Amino acid sequence: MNTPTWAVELDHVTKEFRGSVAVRDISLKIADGEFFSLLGPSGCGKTTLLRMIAGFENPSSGDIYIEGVLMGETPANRRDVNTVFQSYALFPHMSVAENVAFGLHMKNINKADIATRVKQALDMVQLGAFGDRRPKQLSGGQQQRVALARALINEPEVLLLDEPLAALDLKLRKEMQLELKSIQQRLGITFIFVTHDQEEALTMSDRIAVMELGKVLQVGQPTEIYERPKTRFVADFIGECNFIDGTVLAVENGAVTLETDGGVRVVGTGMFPVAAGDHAVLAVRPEKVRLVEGQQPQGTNVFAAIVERVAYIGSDTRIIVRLPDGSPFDVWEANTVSTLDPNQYYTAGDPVYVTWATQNSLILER
Ligand SMILES: Nc1ncnc2c1ncn2[C@@H]1O[C@H](COP(=O)(O)OP(=O)(O)OP(=O)(O)O)[C@@H](O)[C@H]1O
Repeated sequence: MNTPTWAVELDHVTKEFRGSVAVRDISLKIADGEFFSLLGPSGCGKTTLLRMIAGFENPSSGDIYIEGVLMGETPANRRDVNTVFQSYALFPHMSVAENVAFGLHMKNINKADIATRVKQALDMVQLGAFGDRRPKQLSGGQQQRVALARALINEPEVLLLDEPLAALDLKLRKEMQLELKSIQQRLGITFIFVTHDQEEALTMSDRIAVMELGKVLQVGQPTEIYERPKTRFVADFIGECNFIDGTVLAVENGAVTLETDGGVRVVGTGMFPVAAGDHAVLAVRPEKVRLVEGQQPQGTNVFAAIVERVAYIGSDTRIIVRLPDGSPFDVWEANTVSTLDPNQYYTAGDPVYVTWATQNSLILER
């Protein structure tokens, strides 16, 4: 039987810098052709992990395999990976084509082959007509594409990208997200992409590893990470979330009833194993909550509340209400009907009911 080969495999990898642990016992398997993101707040160890895969740092303990081969202390230039950084690091005195060709000149490849490959790489990033320009004659997005072409021309098995879009403005970043994804799909190269932008990770990735304090908290497809976060940190870091703390009263057919300190009862889906008496938290996303005016709706998870603030943001309206215990609660309503009538929206002081379906809320470890 063949053992499957992973593009990159991390086996209990730890990195310490003078006594402080930057990466803590991480094991991960990244498949060939996968778009895999490392997502987490600043300082959680994403870049350190990427630098160890690239060979710029060695693990303090644990092993890294690339295409099934143990890397040990193999230097960066002997690994079948290339890295694209946030700062494009282009040579300003060279033309775009010379920048892209640079790595091939170092490998003593003949001039005709280099010219062909440079053209292919620039066409791939839609800069075929820009080969003679200097980097400073290009926009930020175009410069980042040159950096990408320069990495892709080496035809690496694995491309490591460290916040490559962070310096671009929002609109350009969104365009580049789609473009990067389509290049990755076309070439079938494994991408390992570092970002602290959760929307970026959700948009582009096949799978995401969410990190905190040097550890991987959860690995999964974007839908799993968003819809079935395993911890409060993951739920909070990915998107917006309302949390209600309480003590477990009952667990029945996967539905968990929590009681808050104020005696209010809420019911959620129990992904996380809990028993009566445990402390836990109910998590519900703002877009999964409904506001009802007038008569009190029937059923579980219904609370009287007062509208505090209303923000119209075009695609939806974001409403903050106060629950009877004084805690704020976020509700997002999609603006599915086109209207200029301000009366369609809530105003501060309106009495409302907040409600959500049990299956749309999760019980998590507190
Ligand atoms: N060369 C180094 N020497 C000492 N400490 C380091 C070194 N490199 C990183 N660290 C520390 O390791 C931890 C993880 O840093 P790392 O750069 O990997 O985080 P990150 O998640 O990539 O953050 P950011 O998003 O801000 O780049 C941080 O506490 C950082 O200060």
